[in-house]
Amino acid sequence: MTNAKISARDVQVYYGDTHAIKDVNVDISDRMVTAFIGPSGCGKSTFLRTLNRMNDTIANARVEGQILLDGENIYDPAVDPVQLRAKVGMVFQKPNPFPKSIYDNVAYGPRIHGLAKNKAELDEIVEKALRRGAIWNEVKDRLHSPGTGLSGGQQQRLCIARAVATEPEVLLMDEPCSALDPIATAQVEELIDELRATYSVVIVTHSMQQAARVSQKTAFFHLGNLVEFDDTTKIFTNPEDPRTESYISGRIG
Ligand SMILES: Nc1ncnc2c1ncn2[C@@H]1O[C@H](COP(=O)(O)OP(=O)(O)OP(=O)(O)O)[C@@H](O)[C@H]1O
Repeated sequence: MTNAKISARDVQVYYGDTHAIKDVNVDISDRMVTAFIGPSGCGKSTFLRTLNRMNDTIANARVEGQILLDGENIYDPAVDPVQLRAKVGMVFQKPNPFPKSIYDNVAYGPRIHGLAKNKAELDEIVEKALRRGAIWNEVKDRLHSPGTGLSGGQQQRLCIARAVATEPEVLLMDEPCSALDPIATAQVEELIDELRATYSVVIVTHSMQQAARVSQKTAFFHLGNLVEFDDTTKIFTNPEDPRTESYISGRIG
């Protein structure tokens, strides 16, 4: 497939003796939202974490195969995982702002990666990221208040702003709305739709409605296998595999 931002080639993940991801091959497009769906424990989060080497931080996890980002294998020993994660950012299930000010949460990545020459440039980066996170108007008058003092939905948008502040190319989101109420969920979903103009976005979700609303491509996982990957409309209206059909019609999962 052309236009792949990320290509997974023969990817396996093991936790000790548990074979959690089995021989996954997939091409993830640029400037599109790709949803990972499937029953609990099927390996969605595990596979998502292979895309920016977050499994490196899990003691007994072992990844085999290749993940190519613009054609370069991110598991090459020459790749620095910290630099990689600036390019492939991540937003987690539970909003996790640092115990710092709103400003310092967003400035953290740009500071460690030396993206600003001076305070004025850093201010500009922080404002741009907060605008992209669709939270600027709510926080512009209290940038030096703690990030942890925001509401759950605001904290999650702050975390998205923090993730985009390093100008990533890919944004990974692991159930980003599961701790949010319906209004905050709608705001984050709207934001995801805007972000795809700039980034390749990959979202793990338990909600099929959410996958249908926000994604253009959907991957259905089952027992560690990538069963089916196709246009979201096709997956939800006319899937090829009976396991996908069972899941979307609520018979498994
Ligand atoms: N740190 C770990 N150590 C050992 N096994 C793990 C670890 N993390 C996940 N697993 C196992 O790997 C498999 C896939 O888990 P994973 O969390 O990726 O699934 P998931 O589809 O994201 O599930 P959920 O929807 O419930 O979050 C499961 O069998 C799980 O028990």
